[in-house]
Amino acid sequence: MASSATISSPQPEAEAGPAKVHASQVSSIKVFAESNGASLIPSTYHSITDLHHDDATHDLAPSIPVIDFSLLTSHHHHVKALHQLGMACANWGFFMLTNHGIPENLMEELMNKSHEFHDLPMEEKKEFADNDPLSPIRHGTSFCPQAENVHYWRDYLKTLTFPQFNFPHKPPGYSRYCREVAYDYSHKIRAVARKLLEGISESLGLESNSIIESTGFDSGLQLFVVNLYPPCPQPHLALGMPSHSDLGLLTLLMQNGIGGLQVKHDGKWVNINPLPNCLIVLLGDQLEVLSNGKYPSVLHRAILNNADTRISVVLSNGPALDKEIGPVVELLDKEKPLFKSMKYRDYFQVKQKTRLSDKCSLDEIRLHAQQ
Ligand SMILES: O=C(O)CCC(=O)C(=O)O
Ligand SMILES: [Fe+2]
Repeated sequence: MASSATISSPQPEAEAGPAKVHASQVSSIKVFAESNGASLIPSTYHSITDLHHDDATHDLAPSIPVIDFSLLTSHHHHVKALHQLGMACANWGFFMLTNHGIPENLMEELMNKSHEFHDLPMEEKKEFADNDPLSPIRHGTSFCPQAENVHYWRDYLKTLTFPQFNFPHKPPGYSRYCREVAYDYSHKIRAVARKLLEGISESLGLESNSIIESTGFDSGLQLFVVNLYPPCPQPHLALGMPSHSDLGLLTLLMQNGIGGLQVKHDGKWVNINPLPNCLIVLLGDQLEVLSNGKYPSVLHRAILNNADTRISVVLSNGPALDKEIGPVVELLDKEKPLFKSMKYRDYFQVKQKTRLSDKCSLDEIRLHAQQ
C-alpha cells in the first residue's frame, strides 16, 4: 500500500549501515534527502546492478541523431528529412529535435516554475498521493513502490493533460500562471508530436495520417510528468529511473540543464547532452507495436549526481484510451504480427502498476516467432 504518511525520521544507524527504508514509508525522496543528511543511502535504494554502469560511452556523441523539424515541414527537404527520421527511429528509437518552433521563453518559464509544486510542504501534496494510474493528478516517489524491491531516487508529479487538461492549483499565486504555461506547452507539444507521427507514418511507407487515425491520436492521452531528482550522496549506487521504455507513442522531454539521461544503443549506455533549446524525443512501446517491431521503443534511464537537483519535464503522447492497438494492418501483407493487440487503457494501467524494468510490459504482448 502506498502511504501518504510523511517520511519517518532519519535512521540513527544510517551512517554505520543504512536501514532498509521502503519507499512506501517515504512520501518524498526530496524531503528524505534534505532531512537525512547522511552520507550513505538506504540499501533499499541500491538499484545499480551492472558493475560497469560507468561505461557510458561518449564516443557516440557525434552520431546521436538530430532531426531538424523545420525540414520535415519544408517542401524542398521533406524527402531527405523523412529518410533521416526513419533512420533515427529504426536505429536509435530516439533523437534530438531542433527548430521545433516551441518558443524558448515558454520552455524556460515552465522549467523555472517546475520545482515549485515539489517545494510545497508534504501536507499540501498529500491529497495527490494516489495509486490509480488514471488519476488526473498524482504525486509520488520512485515509480511504483508497492511493486518494487528496490526504489528510485525520484519524486514525480503526473497529470493527465489531454483529452482533458488537469494541473494542480497549488501553490497559490503561482498556480494560475503555471497552469497557463503548462497548458500552452502541452498543446504545442501535441502539435509537434502529431507532425512527427505523420512523418513517421510516411517513413514506414504508410499514408501520413495512418498512425494518427489508427491510434485515435486526436483524442489521445497525454501524460505530463515533472520528475525531480535530488542530489544523491551515493550516485554510483542508485538510479533516478531504471532502464525502461516509455508506454505511449512519442515522449518529448526537456531538462533543467543538468545531465542524467542515458539511452541504450548497441548494448551500451550513452550519455545524452541535449543541444541548446532542443527537445529530446523517445519512441514508446506503442510505436514498436504499430510498426511491428521496425521502430523499437528505446531503453533509457536517469542517473544521479551528488551536487545538483535535476528536473525533467516529460510529456508522453499516446493513443486514445479505448483504441485497440496492434501492428498496422498494411504492414502485415508480407509479415506476421509480432505483437498481440491490446487496448491502450489496459496497457497504460498494467504498465503504471508494474515494476519498471526494461521492456517487461511489452514482452507480455510479444508473440513468439513460431505463433
Ligand atoms: O528524467 C529523465 O531524463 C528520464 C525520465 C523518464 O524516462 C520518464 O519520466 O519516463
Ligand atoms: Fe521514460
